[in-house]
Amino acid sequence: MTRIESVRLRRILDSRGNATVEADVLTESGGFGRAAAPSGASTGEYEAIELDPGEAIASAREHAVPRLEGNVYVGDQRDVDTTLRSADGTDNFSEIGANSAVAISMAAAKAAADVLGAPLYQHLGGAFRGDTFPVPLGNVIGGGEHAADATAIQEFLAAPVGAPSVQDAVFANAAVHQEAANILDERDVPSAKGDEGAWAPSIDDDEAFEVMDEAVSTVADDFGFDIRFGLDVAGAELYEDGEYHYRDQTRSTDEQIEYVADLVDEYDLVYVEDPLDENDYDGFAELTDAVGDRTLICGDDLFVTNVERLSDGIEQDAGNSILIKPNQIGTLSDAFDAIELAVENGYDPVISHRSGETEDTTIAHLAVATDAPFIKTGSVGGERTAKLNELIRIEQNVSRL
Ligand SMILES: O=C(O)[C@@H](CO)OP(=O)(O)O
Ligand SMILES: [Mg+2]
Repeated sequence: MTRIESVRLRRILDSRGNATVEADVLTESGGFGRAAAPSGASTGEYEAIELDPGEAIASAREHAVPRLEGNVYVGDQRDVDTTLRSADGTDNFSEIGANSAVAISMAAAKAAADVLGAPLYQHLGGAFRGDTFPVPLGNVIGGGEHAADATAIQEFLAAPVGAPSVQDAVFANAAVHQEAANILDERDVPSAKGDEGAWAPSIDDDEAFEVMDEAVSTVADDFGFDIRFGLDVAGAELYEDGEYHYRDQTRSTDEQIEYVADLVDEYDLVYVEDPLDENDYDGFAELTDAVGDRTLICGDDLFVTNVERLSDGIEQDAGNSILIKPNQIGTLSDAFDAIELAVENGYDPVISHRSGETEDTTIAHLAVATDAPFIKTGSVGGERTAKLNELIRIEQNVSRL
């Protein structure tokens, strides 16, 4: 094994035009890994702390980098991540920033893969991974915190569950995205794009359901395999003073549960993320009991990739799926722990991008390494296609990472 020789940190641009942290890790044997932190807009209350990138870099240089350089073996991911945690000294990375931590953690993993001469997914998941692929959930129409004056529900996601290959699935999602534009055009609804490249038309959620339903079935007919759809309601963003606020109406918690359960059946939804507020374990449990046998009820802001919050959820049968965002918790080791706990307890892990992204492709490798059934990483746009195209390369065994 080879030790980390140097860690370099810098500010780079993310897809929203904000600064984010990029890390380079070099090993004593000449291995190299580079990774960048993504950034959320609809962030959960319990996420690890993202600092201003300049501050995060300065603090990581002072506290973490000296402990890593010359000391830690790059292939020992647990040691890399434990060192980051002890350098930080808090339980939420508020000292060095989860943005510095996750960039270093992922860059170290890539440097270790480089030393091995193996693709990242193989270093992370072992020699027997790489034959099964996640179904990509592609954001087609959206609003919420990701676009002004658009749908209340944050994301309407195409799910090509019947695709014979990841390549077919990726192209199907892009086709649904295009078909949705055609349908909006026929309806004379102008539309720009939101933060993740989804259409952000000024329509209500009912109309978005109609557009999605039509787009998905048209493309399913064209492609000849089953395509369904799902949602990220981002319930915490709608919830205020005990009610869920939509464009022209509000819903109580009971009404929200009934509303979502009805949508699952009406549209045969394959996936519903954050249907309720991030503190409402009871509501999640009630909805999971009602429809969890036929759809995924996924906790994003509810679980924040955190094993303790997931354990609470498991105890209460809240949800049957967890969204995995490495920057929500700060290290790859923590994300792996959350995935393992989820799988042991029958929860499906869904690996996810953030609304603010870079061209970093780590999550594509993480999904293959952990045999995750789904990955959520958009459907079009350079920072989204970076991950989707990497999945296609991994499928063809030509990933260079
Ligand atoms: O809510 C989400 O799931 C994400 C990604 O789609 O959005 P953000 O990164 O803004 O939290
Ligand atoms: Mg979400």
